[in-house]
Amino acid sequence: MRIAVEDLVVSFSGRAVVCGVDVVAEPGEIVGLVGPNGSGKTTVLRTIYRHLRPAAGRVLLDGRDIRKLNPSRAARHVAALPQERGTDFELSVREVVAMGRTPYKRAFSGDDTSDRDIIATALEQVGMVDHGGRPFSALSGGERQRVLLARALAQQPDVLVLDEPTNHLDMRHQIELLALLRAQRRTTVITLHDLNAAASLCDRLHVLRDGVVVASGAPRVVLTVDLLAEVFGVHAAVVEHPLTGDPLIAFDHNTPAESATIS
Ligand SMILES: Nc1ncnc2c1ncn2[C@@H]1O[C@H](COP(=O)(O)OP(=O)(O)OP(=O)(O)O)[C@@H](O)[C@H]1O
Repeated sequence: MRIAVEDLVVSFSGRAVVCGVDVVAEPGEIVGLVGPNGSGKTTVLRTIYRHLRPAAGRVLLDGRDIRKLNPSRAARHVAALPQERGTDFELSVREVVAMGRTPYKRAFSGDDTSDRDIIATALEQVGMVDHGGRPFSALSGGERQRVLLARALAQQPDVLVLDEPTNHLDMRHQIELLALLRAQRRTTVITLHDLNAAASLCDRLHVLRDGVVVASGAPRVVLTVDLLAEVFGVHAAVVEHPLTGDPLIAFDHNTPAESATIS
């Protein structure tokens, strides 16, 4: 499915924090939102998964305004991994993942064989298949993250909305998560602070600053030395990754951008 955010404005207490943002993810495309803290990335994602109501503009799912779909229909199409990840579920890992099947059920109906297979596959995909019986609240931050991703996958959505899914994950699990998302080839809108991960994963990036998209396009077009200095305030070189050929940002951890000479 195609998701289109059109001329989106979101305000809190009369202050617009997202101002006229357009984002399109074509079917199967992975689109990244990147930008400094507070630039509006999470706010755009929350509007896509209907947690926030836009002050203006709209979100279209295959041309239909997402706010006009009923909640369970919307949840069959769009699954989210939000940034605030509940830790207080008094549920087992398997029960948390089973919540992903809720949009497909009538009230009080249990899991059938197909649900159980889907839940097992989702746990397998995130490497948590041996942890199904553990209490969710007893997991580490990274393990919780993977279980909540499994819940989103169990929802079998057409569109995945992922807010910083690599947070808390060790390097191996970050790489596995990126590989899993690539293999899914679902329409995906994702925020990532790790610009190298974004460059490797995303087909297209939108760079936000102060609630406005200031650059859009393929990672190798967007992630320039000048943009990194101007928008992110960092001094860096952009080279070709020796193994993958992706753009690789080599950050200068010693020199803030404003005191560096940008060539
Ligand atoms: N519920 C809210 N009430 C008031 N202001 C909010 C609320 N949520 C977000 N904001 C403000 O909106 C702006 C954008 O926040 P948002 O979380 O979308 O940024 P972000 O780009 O995702 O940031 P980060 O990289 O830190 O996660 C910030 O100034 C933030 O303080």
